[in-house]
Amino acid sequence: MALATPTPSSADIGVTGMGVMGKNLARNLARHGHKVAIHNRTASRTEAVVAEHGEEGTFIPAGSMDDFVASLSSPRVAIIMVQAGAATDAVIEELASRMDEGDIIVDCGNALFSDTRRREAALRERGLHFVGCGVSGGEEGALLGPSIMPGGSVESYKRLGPMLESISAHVDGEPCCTHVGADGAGHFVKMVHNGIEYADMQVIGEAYDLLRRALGLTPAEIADIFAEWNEGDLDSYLMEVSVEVLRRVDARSGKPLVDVIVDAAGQKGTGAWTTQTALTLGVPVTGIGEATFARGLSSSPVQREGAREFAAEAADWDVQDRDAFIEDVRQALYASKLVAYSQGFNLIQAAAAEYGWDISLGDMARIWRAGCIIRARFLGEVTRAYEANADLPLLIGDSYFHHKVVAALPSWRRVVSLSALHGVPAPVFSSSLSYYDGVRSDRLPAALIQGQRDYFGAHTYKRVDSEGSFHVLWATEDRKEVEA
Ligand SMILES: NC(=O)C1=CN([C@@H]2O[C@H](COP(=O)(O)OP(=O)(O)OC[C@H]3O[C@@H](n4cnc5c(N)ncnc54)[C@H](OP(=O)(O)O)[C@@H]3O)[C@@H](O)[C@H]2O)C=CC1
Ligand SMILES: O=C(CO)[C@H](O)[C@H](O)COP(=O)(O)O
Repeated sequence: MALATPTPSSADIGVTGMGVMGKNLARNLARHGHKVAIHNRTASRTEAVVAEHGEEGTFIPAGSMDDFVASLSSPRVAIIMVQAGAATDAVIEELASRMDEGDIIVDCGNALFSDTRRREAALRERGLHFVGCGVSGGEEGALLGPSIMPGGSVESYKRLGPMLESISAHVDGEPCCTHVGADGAGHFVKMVHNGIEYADMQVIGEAYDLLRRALGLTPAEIADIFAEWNEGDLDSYLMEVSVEVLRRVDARSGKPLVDVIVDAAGQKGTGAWTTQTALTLGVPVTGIGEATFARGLSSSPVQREGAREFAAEAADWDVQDRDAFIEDVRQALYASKLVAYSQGFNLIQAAAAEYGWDISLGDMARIWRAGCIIRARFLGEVTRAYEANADLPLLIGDSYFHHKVVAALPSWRRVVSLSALHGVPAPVFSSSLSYYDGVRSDRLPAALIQGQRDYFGAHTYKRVDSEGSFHVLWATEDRKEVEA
């Protein structure tokens, strides 16, 4: 079927990129009464959307970019849902060259925020609005209500925001969508969301591994335990997903599915971006970093093969009180998860200061309560914490969460010690505990590091009892301290 030329200026909004996410975002918009122009590089995909879902609302299919742009009413709003990088740049140019001043291009893919900043500045010069917009919820969320994190100008949000809010998930009537901040703020927050997603998935994985290795439980038994945890503080979509995966039996082998899946975790890059950005901004996101490295380790077959003979070093487990151990693991999971969120919010705070974004952390927690992959019951309390104190220096310092962490500490320490003693890797459990111990320490060995830096590089140090910077003349005989 060849696509007919659509009526000019007939669509409220357009979506180009009819892949997994774009198709469902377009359907969601149509289901909410918006007239949606749709376009895809390969026209057969556009035709399929109309053929399979045409009755869901008003779709205005376009076979060419010329027709797509012409079908949008002014000021035009066009959503791009294609792969990050060169594909996004190419589609932006195709749109921009056909648009007029005041039109809005919205990139809903997982773009790197610095690319978004670059694109926004370039398009602003051309009189166009460019909105980097995070979307989370996967295929189902895109259709039924995702969490949406748009950046860009306040002016663009006035036109775009009501449409996005209408299709987002809602909690108690509130949309899981808000204007995050200028230029790349939306994509930055989505990147951190994904980083937290990595940490959240890894801590659930560490809990599973410990329960399996220490207690010899089957995946189905662990699924039952996780299902119970999912009734309380740990209630989350990722816990729900884990229960489903662990319960699944492989039809071909009759084994638990988790035992036939190759244990090499994939990644498309958002965890690495979060970690790299955090390193640049000097923010310790140890949970996200360790979760990203853990995926890397799992996907290093040569190194893993080379270390296979080390396996004999692992000690046997002899857990006396099964229920107490399970509760310890639950507490370690909860506390480590809190640390990862706390660190992620710190990264957003640091970026907001660096790039001049006015980001409300309470709003970010609020729009993550539903629709997105990291949706979780405890985000209600996180929202409350940041609404009570917008400048909270760390989430685990909020009195509600601090009490939770303090209550978890004995369990957390036991789990980290036992995992080390028995040779079970728990990188996020243990690094999160180290972060907690580091951040609460009166004195850190950083003082010695400053001394070392001053010794070999004359990098100077500050004193606890005087203003200014100091240096010891280490190479001289009397090693006098001088003010630098
Ligand atoms: N899948 C998910 O759960 C989520 C994905 N995202 C992000 O959404 C974006 C899209 O992902 P997804 O829908 O899964 O991807 P798909 O692989 O399903 O679809 C990719 C789309 O991009 C189009 N495309 C690729 N290269 C080009 C190009 N050079 N020019 C024009 N069009 C191009 C494809 O067109 P064609 O049919 O012609 O090949 C297709 O429509 C990505 O940035 C992804 O990171 C965000 C949140 C969740
Ligand atoms: O954005 C998402 C959810 O919020 C995607 O699911 C994300 O691409 C998954 O990342 P990865 O493939 O690196 O695990």
